[in-house]
Amino acid sequence: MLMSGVCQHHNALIYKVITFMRTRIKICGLTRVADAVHAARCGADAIGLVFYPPSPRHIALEQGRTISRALPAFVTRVALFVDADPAQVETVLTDVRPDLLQFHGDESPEYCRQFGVPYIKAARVKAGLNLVQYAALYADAQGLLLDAFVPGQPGGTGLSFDWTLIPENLPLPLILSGGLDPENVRHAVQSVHPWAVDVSSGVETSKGIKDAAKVAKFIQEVGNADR
Ligand SMILES: O=C(O)c1ccccc1N[C@@H]1O[C@H](COP(=O)(O)O)[C@@H](O)[C@H]1O
Repeated sequence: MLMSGVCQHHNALIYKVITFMRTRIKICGLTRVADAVHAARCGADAIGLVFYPPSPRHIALEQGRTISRALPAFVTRVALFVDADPAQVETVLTDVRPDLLQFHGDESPEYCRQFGVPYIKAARVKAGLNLVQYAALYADAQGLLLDAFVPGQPGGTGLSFDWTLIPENLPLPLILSGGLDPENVRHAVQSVHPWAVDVSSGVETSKGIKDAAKVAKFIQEVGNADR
């Protein structure tokens, strides 16, 4: 049962209790090399690069390549898209060489699979959305990222959602996002027991500009929650 893929979210909680497993951390929406390197040095497991032109955190290909190359080994480079033209995804794959794709829009399972690259799928949580069924559709994803539902804004809103809507029997590793910050992330980890947390707005001074002290504190607080 522990290793089965049936109940990944619940299994994460059991592993945390018996093995002191730590919660993984993704810092998203990096636009500057120094911010990305700082996050990695503080202990971030993954760095998110936004390739969604309407976002204030959107970066050009060249900047994505520069940030990606500046990162040390064993930090996962994640490229984020929202309902992008597949040709744009292919261009980022060729030029930036991310390790993981994050699809944050209404992409179908077939769309997500077509690139043959590991991906995570975001779901924007609202009452009535069956998250177990949703996760089952994306069974080959590396994780299900849960974010707040804000009409007209696909993500990076700085708003959280009702965590009681998260079922225990999610069949994918749970990545919790939406309105997390250094002040609330400890409570979030201890309440939800996600595989990973993801933050953008909550560690910024302004959109796309990360606050070094907030990034450090956020990562420290996740560690405090795990202990
Ligand atoms: O960061 C963005 O600008 C963004 C734009 C479009 C879709 C997703 C985006 N970011 C993701 O949004 C969530 C929550 O962010 P926040 O911490 O509430 O600001 C997170 O998963 C980011 O990866």
